[in-house]
Amino acid sequence: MRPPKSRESRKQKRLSEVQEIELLESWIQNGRPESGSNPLSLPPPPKDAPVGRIDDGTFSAYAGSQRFDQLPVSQKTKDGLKEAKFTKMTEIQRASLPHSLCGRDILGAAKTGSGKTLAFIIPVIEKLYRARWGPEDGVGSIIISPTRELAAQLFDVLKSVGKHHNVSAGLLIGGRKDIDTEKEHVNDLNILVCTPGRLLQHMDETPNFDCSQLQVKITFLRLVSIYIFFPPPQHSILPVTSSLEQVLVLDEADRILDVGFKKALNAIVSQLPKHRQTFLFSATQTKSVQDLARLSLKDPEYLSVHDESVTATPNRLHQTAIIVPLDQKLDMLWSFIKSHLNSKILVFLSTCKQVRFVFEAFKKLHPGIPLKCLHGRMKQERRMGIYSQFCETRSVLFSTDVASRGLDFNKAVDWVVQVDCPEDVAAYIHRVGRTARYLSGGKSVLFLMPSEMKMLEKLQEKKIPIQFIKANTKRLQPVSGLLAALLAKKDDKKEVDLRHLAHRAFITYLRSIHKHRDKEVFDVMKLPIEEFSASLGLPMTPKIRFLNQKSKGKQVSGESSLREENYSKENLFELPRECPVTGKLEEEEEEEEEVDKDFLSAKETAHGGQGKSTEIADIELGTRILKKKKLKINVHRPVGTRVVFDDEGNTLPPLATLADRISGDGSVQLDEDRVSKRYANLREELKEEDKEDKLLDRQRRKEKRMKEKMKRRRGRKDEDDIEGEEDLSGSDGDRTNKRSKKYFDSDSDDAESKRDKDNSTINANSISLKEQEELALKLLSSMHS
Ligand SMILES: Nc1ncnc2c1ncn2[C@@H]1O[C@H](COP(=O)(O)OP(=O)(O)OP(=O)(O)O)[C@@H](O)[C@H]1O
Repeated sequence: MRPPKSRESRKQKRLSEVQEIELLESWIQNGRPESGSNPLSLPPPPKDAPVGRIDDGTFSAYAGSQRFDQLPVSQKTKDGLKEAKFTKMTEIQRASLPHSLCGRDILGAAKTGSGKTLAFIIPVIEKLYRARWGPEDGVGSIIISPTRELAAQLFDVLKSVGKHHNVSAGLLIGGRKDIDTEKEHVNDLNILVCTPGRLLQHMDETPNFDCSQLQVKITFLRLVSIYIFFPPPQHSILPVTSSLEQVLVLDEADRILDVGFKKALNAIVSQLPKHRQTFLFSATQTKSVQDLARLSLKDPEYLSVHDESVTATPNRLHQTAIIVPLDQKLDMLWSFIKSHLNSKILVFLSTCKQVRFVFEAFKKLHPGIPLKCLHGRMKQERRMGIYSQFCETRSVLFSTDVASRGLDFNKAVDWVVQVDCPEDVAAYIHRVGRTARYLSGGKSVLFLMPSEMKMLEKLQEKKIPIQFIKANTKRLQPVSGLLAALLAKKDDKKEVDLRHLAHRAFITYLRSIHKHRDKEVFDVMKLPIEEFSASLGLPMTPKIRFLNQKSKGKQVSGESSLREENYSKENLFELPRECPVTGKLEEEEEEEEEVDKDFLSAKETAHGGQGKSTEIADIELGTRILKKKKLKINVHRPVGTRVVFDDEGNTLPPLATLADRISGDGSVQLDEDRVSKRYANLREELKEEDKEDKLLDRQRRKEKRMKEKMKRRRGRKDEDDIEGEEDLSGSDGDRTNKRSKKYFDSDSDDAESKRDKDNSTINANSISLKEQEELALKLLSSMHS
């Protein structure tokens, strides 16, 4: 615990802060860059030039400076930056900070991984500092992020750069249970870093939650808003300079201004003060006048630092695209993972269900590298846990677009693999932007289906240098057979129901394509549906019924694998509507599953998805194969073939169990010793089986003999009965008959032993009878004699 400071030292500290603030204000005013100028074009100050107030009473120029310590920012911020090892500014920081520090609206655009976060974090902290905002002043600034992970990341940057400042900050994101505690403390915080939903919840529910006192920063897919309000709180000890004004910063501005976030943003903005300074940042910046009007921007400085660059993506990013048919995507992904076991790989798929299925299925196949998954339907603690684990370790992370924007994974991501095509060029830029950040390099690969080739053109038009490569199909390791085997396994209640997941993955993927507006690229009618289903390991192709009004009247192309007429409701043999795993009705699940809570929902709506509208494809699990006319032999499905697996779950060639991998190219060659040993074993096994067969045969013959014997005996007895009915009725003959009946009724092993016993009894009885007869004859003869 720090010793309490004396009154004198506190006063001293306050005075020096006031002096610093005065100096900063004067410095900022003095060196304001020309409105409309780009500080990057200004010459940098000489290396050893004095910084701040110069002897002659003037100030050093900060526009054009290259280091943080040359900026008019507080010593506390400089210390924080230095300790976090930030010394030289990046281009977007050099371009925007001189303008933002002197109170102008900013529209900042710069490539992914170029340091936009600091470009708005620094002005947020500095505004609060210069306003002398303290813990007792309440909420002064709000930072909103489209995703919880991004919010957490921004919060970390804020904590590290602002660690010497006397402001309180809180992370308010959805999925946390402690909302009541948050409500109690939210008004004590100076900076809120939050997701939009949580912020709106507080605006609606928290008593006395007052944003009119905010200095707000909103981060929505890199949309950040900072408000600094005037006049400052009355209890500020020192006079506040008149240069203070409200600031709004939007990070990932293009996304936050997207239709999907419209309602949330409007609701938030309506509760914030109108007079403000506004910053918008994104790698794919909006220039829409309408958007800017919604935010009441005043002559913003448009700073697009990489406009002249020949590429829209980082220079150190090596980008490739590869044609992969839908039904081979998982084979390709599996092969990719197996051949990059020492890399950190981020894999993008379209829907939560796909992410879950691929993750759960691949996990069971043990590829030899840790696997993780991230999507909006996971519990918050797990999401954050996965995010931090992926930051730390070499692994493969399967994710939806929830991880596509803003995230800066601590240890560099080596590869970004886009298994499913991004929805547009901007989404592509943000996804690949998770690698090759700041000064590091990175690689990306995009799987494109033949029907999606138009996307390649679109990317190239937007200055994205993608190299088109051909897949080496010889090295492709098919996985669909393994998946089929996994799905065929009996359901263990404790285990994840893979078949259900595969089914949902199938449905949600097709629906995401169906709902897409860009039919040039995304056309569900061009997809090989049955092959896709088989590639997921599904034993049958789930039936699909489109309720789409538009597609009802539409002619389905002859090439298409979809035949809507085959999906009429009367023909369907419907499965129970309740999901066996979640217990939810299928409609409920379908409704929820594509809503990637704080992210994808926006995208869906943006593309015309209207929740439970009639445009949504209604897809149901079928119990028969769809296509009646042509049945194709699917080479990926192990029909009637015995599949051999090794310990890791890989399929092996038929003779692999008898052979060793000898050749360098990985081909399998026979090992004579192992083969002869194997045959010797087989011979032994056959001999054993032969012995057993013979034994069985002997037993059968014995049984048969016994049957005949009994039959004969019964015959004799019947004759005896007819001859001497009075003597023997109800005697041994009857008993023997009963016993023999019992004997022939039984066919079990137990019965067999019983049968032996009974036989011995029968024999014993028959002998004693004979003896008795002999005895009787003897007696009679002796009597006669
Ligand atoms: N001036 C700097 N000096 C050194 N490293 C920096 C500097 N600025 C930012 N970085 C580092 O660069 C990386 C990328 O920064 P940041 O996350 O701010 O990028 P971004 O432009 O916001 O990317 P995206 O568009 O993907 O969100 C981070 O690891 C950050 O710590």
